Amino acid sequence: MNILAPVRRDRVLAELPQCLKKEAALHVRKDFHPRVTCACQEHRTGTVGFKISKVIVVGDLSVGKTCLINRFCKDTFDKNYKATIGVDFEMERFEVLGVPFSLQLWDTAGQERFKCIASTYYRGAQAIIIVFNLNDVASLEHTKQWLTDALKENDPSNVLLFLTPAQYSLMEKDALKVAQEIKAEYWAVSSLTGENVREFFFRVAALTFEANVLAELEKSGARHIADVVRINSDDKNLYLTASKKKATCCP
Ligand SMILES: Nc1nc2c(ncn2[C@@H]2O[C@H](COP(=O)(O)OP(=O)(O)OP(=O)(O)O)[C@@H](O)[C@H]2O)c(=O)[nH]1
Repeated sequence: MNILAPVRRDRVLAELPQCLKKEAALHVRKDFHPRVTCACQEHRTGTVGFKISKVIVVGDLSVGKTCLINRFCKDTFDKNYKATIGVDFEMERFEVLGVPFSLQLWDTAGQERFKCIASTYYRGAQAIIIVFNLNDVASLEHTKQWLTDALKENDPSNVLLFLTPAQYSLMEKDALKVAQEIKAEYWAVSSLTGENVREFFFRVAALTFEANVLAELEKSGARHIADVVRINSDDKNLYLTASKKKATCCP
């Protein structure tokens, strides 16, 4: 039985969404990694289509985490502040290059007294979105601490980082510098007007998808090579043939 909702038409990605600022981007390629495109065309994405990738949204209290998620998932905006108690989450289903892909967006509490509960949900994140308020310097300064806490529960080499001010102001230059320092992709968004929100989450989905497919290819490549070596460890030709085949179909 398929319990997942069908992918909405406006959640279909046929191309790689571009970064907002080239100077603070996870990568600036125009298209998906060629191996990813090729794997999708040849239906070799393994378990990626069945996986749910976890994205955590962290940051000081009242910086706009809940509003950001609600703007994207429900297209709503509430000007009244209601603190998140512990955590909450929304599921979003995408189709990327013809492959279904799901993101679980975890909204965590920024209030100190709920931090302890919220941090127990950090583990297993594939992307971390750090939100701050561009009108509040302290919330930008605290982004590094939020990152340190989130990375305690995750493998730093395996997560994608996004730094997102929820409201515009003149502090953008400082924010860009912080994004570069922590190697995060920078996205200025407005949950109030909806500006850049859709583009931002599409980018998160696309880059998380890309990382998943590349990891899957690595895994199946390693497994394939291990099998070949195990079956006939003396036959170097066989090993080379397998590698060459991989190289010709996927650059
Ligand atoms: N003008 C403007 N206000 C915003 C924006 N995003 C959020 N806000 C306001 O900021 C306040 C806090 O927003 P929330 O999304 O609840 O903040 P949060 O980070 O989830 O807060 P915690 O749950 O305490 O961690 C609310 O009053 C929102 O209306 C925005 O893009 N523009």
